[in-house]
Amino acid sequence: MEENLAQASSGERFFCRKSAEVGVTLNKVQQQAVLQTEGPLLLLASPGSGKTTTVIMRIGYLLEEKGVAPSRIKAVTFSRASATDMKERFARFFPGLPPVDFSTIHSLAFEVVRDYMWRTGTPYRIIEGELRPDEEQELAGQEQPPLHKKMILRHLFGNIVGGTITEEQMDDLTTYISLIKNKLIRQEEWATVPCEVREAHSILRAYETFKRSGADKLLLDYDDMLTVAHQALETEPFLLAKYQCRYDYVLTDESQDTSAVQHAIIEKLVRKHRNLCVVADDDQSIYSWRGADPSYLLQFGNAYPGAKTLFMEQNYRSTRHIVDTANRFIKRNQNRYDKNMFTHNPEGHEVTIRSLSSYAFQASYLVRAITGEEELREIAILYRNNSSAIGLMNAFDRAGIPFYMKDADLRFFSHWVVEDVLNFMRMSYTDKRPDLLEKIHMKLAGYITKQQIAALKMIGNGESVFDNLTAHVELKDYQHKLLEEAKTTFRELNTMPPREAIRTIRGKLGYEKAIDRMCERLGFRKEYLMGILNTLEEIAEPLDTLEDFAKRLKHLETVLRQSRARKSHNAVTCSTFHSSKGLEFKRVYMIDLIDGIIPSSDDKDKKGEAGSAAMEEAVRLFYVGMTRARTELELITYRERDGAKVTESAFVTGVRRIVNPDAEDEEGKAQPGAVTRSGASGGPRGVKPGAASRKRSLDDPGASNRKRSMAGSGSIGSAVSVKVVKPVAVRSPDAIAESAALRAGVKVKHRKFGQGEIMQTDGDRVRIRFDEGEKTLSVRTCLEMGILELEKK
Ligand SMILES: Nc1ncnc2c1ncn2[C@@H]1O[C@H](COP(=O)(O)OP(=O)(O)OP(=O)(O)O)[C@@H](O)[C@H]1O
Repeated sequence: MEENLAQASSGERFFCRKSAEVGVTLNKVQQQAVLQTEGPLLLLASPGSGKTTTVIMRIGYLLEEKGVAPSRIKAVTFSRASATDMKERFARFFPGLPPVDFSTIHSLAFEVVRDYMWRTGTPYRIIEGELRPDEEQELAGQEQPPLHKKMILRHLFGNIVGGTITEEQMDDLTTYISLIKNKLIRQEEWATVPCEVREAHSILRAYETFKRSGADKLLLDYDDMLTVAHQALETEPFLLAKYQCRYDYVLTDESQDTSAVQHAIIEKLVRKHRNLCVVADDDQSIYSWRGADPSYLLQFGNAYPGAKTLFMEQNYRSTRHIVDTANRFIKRNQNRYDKNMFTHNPEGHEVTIRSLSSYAFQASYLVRAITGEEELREIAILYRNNSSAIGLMNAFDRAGIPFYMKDADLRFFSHWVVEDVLNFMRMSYTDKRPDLLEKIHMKLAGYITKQQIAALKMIGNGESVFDNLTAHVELKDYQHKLLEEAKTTFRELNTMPPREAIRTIRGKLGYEKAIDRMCERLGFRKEYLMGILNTLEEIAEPLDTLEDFAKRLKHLETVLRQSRARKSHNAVTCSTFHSSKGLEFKRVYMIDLIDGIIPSSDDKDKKGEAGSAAMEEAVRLFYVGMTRARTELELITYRERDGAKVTESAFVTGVRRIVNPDAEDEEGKAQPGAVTRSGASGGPRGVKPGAASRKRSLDDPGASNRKRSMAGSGSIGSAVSVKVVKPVAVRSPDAIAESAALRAGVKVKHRKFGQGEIMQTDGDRVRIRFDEGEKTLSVRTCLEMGILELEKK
């Protein structure tokens, strides 16, 4: 009792002092979390609920009020970046105090491993680290695999499956291995864990053997750090005692993404004193595909009987509309702690749902929505897959909008599909190079075998490869006609605009059929490969020549590389949902919200328990995206992509139903270009908006998402009211709407490029001379977006 009182008063003093010093007054639950220093504590923190603030205050309290030495406290962070972030924040809050030990679980595990290896006299070597693509290429040619994880796996794949492992297969394989290690799955069960790579379990078995016996030292990868540390703490009582005695207070952050082996290490570490604070949000667990185990949190009391659980539900980040909508959205999941995120922040803008008629308008819509904004660092565009980034950056680069690509994936530009397309194009300049044909011979209509290529290479008369094949190499009957046609098509290809050229490669030259065959034979994901081809077409669309296309690809690669360095610049952030965790922006656009992307086709293909777990994780991922926005959140979907109909994401439909539960049936049909906005508590209760005013057809995807008049407002249920608005189109009444008006000699005004004169129109392309030079634009886009006006005389 006395101790409690003393603690309360020391707590009060501490909170008052810190409130004056750093200007943050902790709320009641946050204060409890700070004061509850002894015994196990599960701190369930909603997004933006100030968990980092609380964690830092808790550590400060232990040091300043309880007199704990900094070296007795261990804070385990999710990544090195969050360790740095915490250190910095801690230094700001407690400038006079020495730092405590903030580091990742891997770094803790590595310490244990080092210790263990030293004690047992085992020489070892770490086999991870970034390899440049050229380094990888170079090393790949060697007979013995260099002692690097990827190179060893590449080598084993070649031996066991045959052929060369692709980048995606390497990703799949390393994820599979991580999952197995992190979940501590026994070898007998490896074959039951699904992996897209054939014989993954056999490769893993060979990999484990190689690491133990393939070199003069024991080889360890990052996953091994965890399993070996876990094993060492299990079998070496001396080591266990040493680490158990090292810390009196342990704290783990982002614990929803902690895996079974990581939990097991922490359990061992705190077994004696049980002073463990686990900070987590089960609703933000998005890494179960690589071994994170959110179910552990749901059974926290089993691992730590008597543990206390606190819910930090007050969101300080976002406006009420966003918080209420996200809070209701996440409740569609079953396996979770039932939390109720709330905020005292102002109501703010409603959540916007924008349904475009086609994917083709998405990037240009974003460009228009962002052009003219000054605080670009306050804007984020979030997507499920990295593949969304390339088309986007193409559009931003053209529009001159600076962007920062978080975790930019440069591999697009060296992907074999991109290389193939460029090789097809190179063949159109000369058909006299057998070495070029050799690169694509099996991907061409007329399928030229390896033997035929070998025979061709023997000829060396410098003539057309097609002529030489027909005249000097033994061919199947059907090949003669196909190769003759290919020869003509390659010649025509050279003068085609690049988009048409890509379509010809895909169709007439047989590349898509070849991809089909490879997908069947090698288990590649067709959707993904077609996506690359579609992106290439998108890049090629406004370009005139194949040379322009090759240059543009090089340029974009450079731009992407440079964009990684723009982190602290005033630039729009483009990020996957995964990488956006922990970040916040004033305005957030979530894009490509269609069925098959989020939830992904993979999520949907899973059946039974695995299926519902995948679906719940997809919901959490969407929730992570939504909760990054401080004041403006816009969800973007569309109804057509690359000529095929697509369906909006069920999650968008879910949000729409939250926004407007009244109009479910109508909403299910998703009106073209419709804009729906959600509201939050605070509107007049019990007033239902008229169905007619709830949504509006908006086939002008450029309509401003912020300048809108309210057409109806009301409140449904107890938590969320609805405001649905009429969009005010910003399309100019003078905008050219008919293609007939686009004739050579006509003077026009472009929104961005200013005055210009039409030089030529050709199908969908219109070439215009502006002050800053000639541009070739898409007629369709100009008309649909209302970008061009007739210049007034
Ligand atoms: N009690 C409080 N009063 C006022 N502002 C607060 C309080 N607690 C936290 N904040 C503010 O809320 C914002 C979010 O806090 P913080 O970054 O600590 O959240 P978080 O929970 O770590 O976020 P997330 O996990 O979603 O990334 C910060 O600007 C912080 O200063």
